[in-house]
Amino acid sequence: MVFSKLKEARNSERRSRRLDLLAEPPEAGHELFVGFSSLRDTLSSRHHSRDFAFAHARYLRSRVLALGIIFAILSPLWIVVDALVLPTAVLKYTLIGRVVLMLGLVAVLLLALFSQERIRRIRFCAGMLLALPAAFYTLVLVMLPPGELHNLVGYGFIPFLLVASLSVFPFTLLESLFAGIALLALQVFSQVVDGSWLTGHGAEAFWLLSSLLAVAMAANHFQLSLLLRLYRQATHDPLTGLFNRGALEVHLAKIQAWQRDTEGLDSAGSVPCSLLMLDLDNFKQINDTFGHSVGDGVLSQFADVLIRQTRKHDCTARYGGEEFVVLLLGSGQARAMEIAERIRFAVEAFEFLDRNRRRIPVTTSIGVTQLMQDEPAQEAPKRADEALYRAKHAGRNRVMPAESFPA
Ligand SMILES: Nc1nc2c(ncn2[C@@H]2O[C@H](COP(=O)(O)OP(=O)(O)OP(=O)(O)O)[C@@H](O)[C@H]2O)c(=O)[nH]1
Repeated sequence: MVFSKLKEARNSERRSRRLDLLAEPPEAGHELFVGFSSLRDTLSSRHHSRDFAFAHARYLRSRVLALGIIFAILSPLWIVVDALVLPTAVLKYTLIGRVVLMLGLVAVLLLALFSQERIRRIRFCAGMLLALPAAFYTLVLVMLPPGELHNLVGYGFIPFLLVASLSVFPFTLLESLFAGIALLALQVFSQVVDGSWLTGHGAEAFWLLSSLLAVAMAANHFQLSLLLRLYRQATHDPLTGLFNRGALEVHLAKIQAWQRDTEGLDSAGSVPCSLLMLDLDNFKQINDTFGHSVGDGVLSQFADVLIRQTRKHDCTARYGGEEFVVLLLGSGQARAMEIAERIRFAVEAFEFLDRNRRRIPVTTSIGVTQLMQDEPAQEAPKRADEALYRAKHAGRNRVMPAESFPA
């Protein structure tokens, strides 16, 4: 009797522990694994999307400007410290170096200021921000008479300061490693010059710098993976993995700006772009008949069909509810009508299945329009929506061109 009660109590404890586990969000308790699983994305920028590269550039640029301003203010202030500490013969060398450094920092700041979202240029600016103080340090080491090096109070910290600065930037691991190795080489050079290379003191400093580099790279990894995760949450629909409406509108405005910029560059004029607005037919009925979760499954399978039917550089987004948008870059209205018809047919032919492998009949209506580069970004979706409305009224499962698009 007592034993059976004990057994029952133990079973109920086990049951409640299992329920607790179920209630835990899937990623909790596996943070370390989640952190390492994103290593591929933080190692290099090879797998980053073009849109993320723009966001990354904006973020990196803000860091370059902030750190550049700090360096540009601190560097002339150090002249005062030099004047108090260094003998006149040494001061002459450091002053020349500082003037060159200041000019370089101002040039980098101006370049970053006018580079906006150009990731390569911003990367170059970030690299120069680290290279300039390193070059200044090298210059002083080379120019100074050997007997005067002990006067350079605090200068030996420059490689350490620069390695620590790596953690401020959302660099990829390879970028940080490359910069870190260059700074370790600078440390070796300074040790050779001051005679501490291959001494206990030199090894200690080298070890410390390497440890600092490892910590900076860990900071880079977590900073960049957080940035990637936030970017994804802000721009993608969690159910289908497609772009969300906000990201689509940004993309649309960018395409129009690009069309304006490229107009007249060659005899063909600007590259055309068309917009398809797609809506699942009688989707409420699917939800009512099969349940909301099956409806969710249909939406994500529909998104897969769209991805398969479009090219890599086309932009596919979930506009809201059961409405989707596809931007077809390089396609005018006539070509877009053909592609829309192909998509409509592919959806009709696709086997959407519920959990019991019963077939769910799914069709889509599509409104088609071509973008005009001088109109506000919301106009094309509005035109395509009107065409979609007419497609619904004409009986659904059909493609309709926008009426107001000028030929
Ligand atoms: N499962 C699921 N349903 C959604 C989601 N978003 C919107 N819906 C449903 O989509 C349905 C849209 O219904 P309606 O606007 O009446 O359109 P419809 O039934 O597709 O009819 P037509 O558009 O006229 O062909 C509603 O029942 C919404 O609840 C979602 O994320 N998941």
